[in-house]
Formats: sequence, C-alpha cells, structure tokens
Amino acid sequence: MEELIEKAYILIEALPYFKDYYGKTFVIKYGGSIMADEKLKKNLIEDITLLKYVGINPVVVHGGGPAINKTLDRLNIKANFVDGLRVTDKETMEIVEMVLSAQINKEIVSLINQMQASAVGISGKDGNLIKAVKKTFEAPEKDLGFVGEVDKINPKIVEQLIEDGYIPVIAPIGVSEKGETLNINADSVAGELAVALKAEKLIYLTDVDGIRYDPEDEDSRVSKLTFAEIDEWIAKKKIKGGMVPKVKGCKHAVDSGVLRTHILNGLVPHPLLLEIFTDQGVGTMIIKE
Ligand SMILES: Nc1ncnc2c1ncn2[C@@H]1O[C@H](COP(=O)(O)OP(=O)(O)O)[C@@H](O)[C@H]1O
Ligand SMILES: CC(=O)N[C@@H](CCC(=O)OP(=O)(O)O)C(=O)O
Repeated sequence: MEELIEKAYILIEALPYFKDYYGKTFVIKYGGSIMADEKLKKNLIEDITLLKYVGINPVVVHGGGPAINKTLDRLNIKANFVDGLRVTDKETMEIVEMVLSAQINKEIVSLINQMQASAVGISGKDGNLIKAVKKTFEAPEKDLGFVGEVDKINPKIVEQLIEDGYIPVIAPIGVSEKGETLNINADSVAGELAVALKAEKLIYLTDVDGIRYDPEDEDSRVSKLTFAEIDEWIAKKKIKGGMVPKVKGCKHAVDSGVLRTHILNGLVPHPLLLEIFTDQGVGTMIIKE
C-alpha cells in the first residue's frame, strides 16, 4: 500500500507543472547522437506522447548526423565537415534528404503513432515552413555547397497541425528562394522554430548530461549558464563542436521570448519527464544573467 501511496505523491508533485504547461508549446530537439539505443528511443517516444496527453504541445525537430554518415559510408562517399557543418554537394544533399526526411522522420512518426498518439512528419519544404539562404563563406575552400541557414520560418503548417491535435515531427531541410534544397543544422532549426512558435520551452536532447566546464570531465556539469558565460566559454573553447549551435539556439530563443531553454542527456531513461515534471530538474538551463 505504501508503495502505491508513494506513486500518488509523485503524481501530485507534478500537478503544478501540469497546470502551468497546459496548452503550451515545447520544441524538443532529438539529436542524432542518441538514436542508436532502441529502448531509450522507446522511452523518449513515451515521454513525448505523455506530454501530448497531459495537454502540452510537443514539436519534435530531429537530427540524424550519424545515420547520414552511415549511409554515406555504405555508398563509399566520404563525409566532410567544416566547423561542425557537413560539406554538402548535390549527391550528398540527396542522401541527406533521403535519410532525414524518409528514414528518420518516418521512423519517429511511426513510433509515436504506435503509442496511440498522432504524429505527422514534415520537412522545412512542406507548407514553406523553412525558407533558407545558402551559407556564404569568405574563402572558396570553405564553400559548403548546399548548406543553408534559416532565413524565415513560416510556422502556419505547424500551428495548424498542433491545432488539429497532431505532434509535428520536423526534418531540418529548407528551401532557398531559387528552390534549391538546403541542409540545415538541426540545432539551429530548433532554436528558430521555438522563436517562431513562441514556445514556452526549448529542449535539446543530446549525448551528455548538460554543459560541462570541461567537456571531458563528467563531474563538471553546471545546472545554469548565463549568456556572458556562454560567450566566454565558446571563446575559451570550453564549449565547442556540436554544443555551439545548441547554446546559440538557446541564447537566440531566450532573447526572443522563449521562457526556458535546457540541454539534457537523452542517454538516460525519461529525461523529459524528469526535467519538466519534477522539482529538481536535470541538465543545464540557459539564462540571460
Ligand atoms: N562544454 C561542453 N559540455 C558538454 N559537451 C560538450 C561541450 N563542448 C562540446 N561538447 C560536445 O558536444 C557534443 C554534443 O553535440 P553533438 O555531438 O552535435 O550531438 P547531437 O547529435 O545530439 O546534436 C557532446 O558529445 C560533447 O562532445
Ligand atoms: C549542415 C549540417 O551539418 N546538417 C546536419 C543535419 C543533421 C543534424 O543536424 O543532425 P544532428 O543533430 O544529429 O547533428 C548534417 O548533415 O549532419
């Protein structure tokens, strides 16, 4: 009996959060680095479905860098990166789009649908969701090809899906003015989308427990980080690689009215529930000051 009552207390602890977040939009970036483990994937899909059933509107933006690398490798095409962004020639772009839009996106959609929620998978091409511009570089050797950055988000399609009760699942692909398909870093898309949707929260799920003072030291996670600290840590290379677009996405979102932004470990079970519905919170929260 005691154990049962304990369960009731756990639910009651979550009550203020259920109330505060009812009807609010949360943008969740699902990183490619945490997609390998099937059990964790299932846990995460359960979390997202639970959010929907308690009245929150989750919007999923997914990555898939490792899966793209795997397919390129199978085709004997070398993956190249400059400053963490994939050099994307025409052939690579076709593979990126295939893996992100056809493979990963639809897998997430079908897992959510198996949980008796309804997900719809789209890319930035659908409903003109992501207008992008080709990234330009000062030096020709840094030309990344079909890599884009978000120029404008037209969130109508996503808002409509939310209104109709669906969980939107978004692949980070945009279209240029000229109609070119562009490969965009998924972290940047998540940040821009959170702003455009006026989301309550932006959450990055990745393969570390949050931001660390020393990326190699597991015990150096900080629970909060300010804008000034972010700038300093990037300059000193304490924040580097794939973490840079995440903290930049958080900064941009907070600056534009998103109330809370978090970086969480997607390699532990149920990180979303722990962060959203418990008093302790996990990971790192980005705050202005
Ligand atoms: N200060 C830092 N704290 C934690 N991780 C960091 C830091 N700086 C860089 N990183 C790196 O960022 C990685 C997460 O980014 P990334 O590999 O792009 O993952 P994802 O596929 O989830 O977007 C971590 O595995 C870690 O190696
Ligand atoms: C331009 C660029 O680098 N795009 C990324 C898009 C996928 C992504 O961002 O995936 P993760 O979140 O798993 O890293 C790529 O091609 O890998």
